[in-house]
Amino acid sequence: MCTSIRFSDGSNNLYLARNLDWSVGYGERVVVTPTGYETKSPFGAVPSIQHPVIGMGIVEEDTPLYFDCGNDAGLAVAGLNFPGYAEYASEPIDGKTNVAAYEFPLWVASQFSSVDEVEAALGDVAIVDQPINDKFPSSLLHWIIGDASRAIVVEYTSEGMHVFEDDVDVLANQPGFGWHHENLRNYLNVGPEFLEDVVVRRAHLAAFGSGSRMRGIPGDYYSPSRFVRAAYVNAHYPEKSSEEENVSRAFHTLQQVAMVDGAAAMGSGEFEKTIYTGLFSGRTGTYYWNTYDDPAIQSVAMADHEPDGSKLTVV
Ligand SMILES: C[C@H](CCC(=O)NCCS(=O)(=O)O)[C@H]1CC[C@H]2[C@@H]3[C@H](O)C[C@@H]4C[C@H](O)CC[C@]4(C)[C@H]3C[C@H](O)[C@]12C
Repeated sequence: MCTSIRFSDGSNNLYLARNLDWSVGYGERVVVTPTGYETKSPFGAVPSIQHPVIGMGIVEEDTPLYFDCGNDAGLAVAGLNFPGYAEYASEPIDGKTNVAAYEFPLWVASQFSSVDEVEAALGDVAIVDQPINDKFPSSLLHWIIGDASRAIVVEYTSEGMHVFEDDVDVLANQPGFGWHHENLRNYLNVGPEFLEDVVVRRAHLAAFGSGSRMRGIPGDYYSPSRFVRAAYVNAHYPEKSSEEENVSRAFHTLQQVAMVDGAAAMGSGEFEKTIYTGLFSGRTGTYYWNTYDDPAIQSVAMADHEPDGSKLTVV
């Protein structure tokens, strides 16, 4: 499973972070796509790179396949599994901007500078089931797209394109965003306050300590539970000003929904774990990440890898 969050530092800078939960990695690395890179977009949705992009992904057929990424304008996107709901157009649709499912994150981050711009463009978009090659069939995903001021969620189903205002700045997996948002109404009782003593007949009962009003927040790894837990922590985290504090915020928040080996099996019988946690900082154009086996946070700044060059950089 995966979970993603968005927040800002209060000075108009975006932070968008995600956990990638799966049983194995795909050999993913940090990839920089510079403005001079010649694109190979199957239906021409990405004719050229307007904004340099940095994020986590793989390169196949000299094409960056991003799992999550951001750009120099402070716009970022992450793809999370959505099987059972996602259904792409089987062929390109006449008159639409046809975006192959695998290039959706690149389309967002290389063509636009704000969520408002992406949202306006989405009205004419068809997401097409056009795999990059036979080795990698299209993944069934939905996406969170964020900038310094807001986030949206994009779901493409048998009924076509749905764009949701993500006013809680969180995404997890199935079911759809609308369901998760409604489900938050089950948790209006929870909060960070310290509970006053309660009198029960002649007994004065005091809380054991802090956290008593958090009881009821689900602690398991199920997608609806991760959504609620991430929404709670992201909503109550105090606004922070420095880059270091915000990097710490992202990793601490996503640690709350990280998956540990052996605890939750997928349909295949393999256990899911948090393969990596990744963060895009719009403030510095830096991608931060750590992995299941190496919790030390590493980082790569887009500016250090020729954002106006012509070749993909794989770090
Ligand atoms: C498996 C990843 C999603 C993790 C997740 O959400 N798991 C949920 C588990 S569950 O169902 O809810 O149980 C997704 C996210 C991004 C995906 C990758 C990106 O879309 C980029 C390419 C796209 C190609 O079409 C397929 C390979 C691929 C390299 C994808 C492999 C895989 O589907 C990834 C890595």
